[in-house]
Amino acid sequence: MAAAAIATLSFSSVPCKKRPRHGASSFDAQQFSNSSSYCHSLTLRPRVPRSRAVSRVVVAQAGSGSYKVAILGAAGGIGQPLSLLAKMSPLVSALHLYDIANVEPVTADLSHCNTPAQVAGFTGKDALAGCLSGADVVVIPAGVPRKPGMTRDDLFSVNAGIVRDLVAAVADHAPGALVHVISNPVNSTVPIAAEVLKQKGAYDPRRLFGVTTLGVVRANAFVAARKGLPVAEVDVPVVGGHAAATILPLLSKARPKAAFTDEEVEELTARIRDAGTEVVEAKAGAGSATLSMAYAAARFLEASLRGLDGHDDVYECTYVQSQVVPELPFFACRVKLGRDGVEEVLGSELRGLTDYEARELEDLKPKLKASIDKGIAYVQQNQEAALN
Ligand SMILES: NC(=O)c1ccc[n+]([C@@H]2O[C@H](COP(=O)([O-])OP(=O)(O)OC[C@H]3O[C@@H](n4cnc5c(N)ncnc54)[C@H](O)[C@@H]3O)[C@@H](O)[C@H]2O)c1
Ligand SMILES: O=C(O)C[C@H](O)C(=O)O
Repeated sequence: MAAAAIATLSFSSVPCKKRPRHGASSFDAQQFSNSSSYCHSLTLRPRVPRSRAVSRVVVAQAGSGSYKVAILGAAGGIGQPLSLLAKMSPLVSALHLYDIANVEPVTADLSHCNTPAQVAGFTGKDALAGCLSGADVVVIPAGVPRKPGMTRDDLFSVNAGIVRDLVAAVADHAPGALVHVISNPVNSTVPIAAEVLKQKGAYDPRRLFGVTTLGVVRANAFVAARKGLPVAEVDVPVVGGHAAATILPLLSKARPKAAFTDEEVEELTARIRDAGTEVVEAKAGAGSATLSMAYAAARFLEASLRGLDGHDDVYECTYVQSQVVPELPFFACRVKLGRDGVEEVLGSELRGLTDYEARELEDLKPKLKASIDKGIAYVQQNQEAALN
């Protein structure tokens, strides 16, 4: 295998020798597991084992590590910091930034960072083909964010059409790409994306993801703080969907194993579910989570790229087509990521739930189902309207 310069971003501060079994899959610099130092959050320099610090060259564990990533909505609140984090990834060789406005200055600015990814900017519908052509992963944070008092579903009327049109372009110009949908309401925009891809004959359920990583990131942070645990060692699966009560952290499955009182479970669950609203209210009309979301999206991007690159240890919670809950065609749970996207949907964490978790799971089913159906109906009805 050819030697490759590897600058590894760390999105956790897992002590390299002590990663959780199914832990944060991507940014914990595991090829440097002989390092005794802690992997600090999001290092800005190449992470190298001390013994190799002079040459800064290590042998890659898998693959060639060279992928093209397109970000649609790249000039927005999430898009900009996400683009920066993607520019820092050693697995990204080309970074295509698309937005309907303001993409030029972002591209000029980012292209001055001395990391390998080549940055190019694209704006206007006619530029989408060039932006998407050959993309391995397309990340979509395009769309409007919430203001105080709104639910995520209130964004449907604007964002449904944005996601539909962008995914149609992905089907035309990057049909084999992994598609990461960030735009809310994720519970509905992912089914919208699936329907559009189906209509275009480009649907592969292994390649379509709703990005729910922010729920996991928050759950890990809040549980670590509450229990006094090293944050990078904490791994809480968050299942269901990405809105209010459809967000279900499985605290009984958290690692390391921790004891929670009933009150703690209820408080933590409520905090994790309401965390998006907490940020929306703090921003007081100026949008929703952007920095933590960019961090979460970059973690999920890096996980996907490591999967594409042939690493065999990549697990993340994400909202995908699945049968783990038979009445819900889309459900967020832990999946194994590989060379073709989802390699396996792991439903095992839904077994042996506490009474509280089992009740909450039952409670979320009709809510999530309604959001899924709304997304599917949107595409089907618009298709019928277009034919009539
Ligand atoms: N999945 C999650 O966990 C999560 C977390 C936070 C925010 N979000 C969602 O992400 C979306 C974006 O949030 P934000 O804070 O970045 O908003 P923002 O308004 O700051 O940025 C959105 C960007 O999308 C662009 N855009 C709009 N229509 C477009 C189109 N047709 N093609 C390309 N670009 C287009 C805008 O020009 C803007 O630059 C919102 O829907 C928000 O609710 C999701
Ligand atoms: O809360 C929002 O509207 C944005 C996002 O879904 C979040 O969880 O922060």
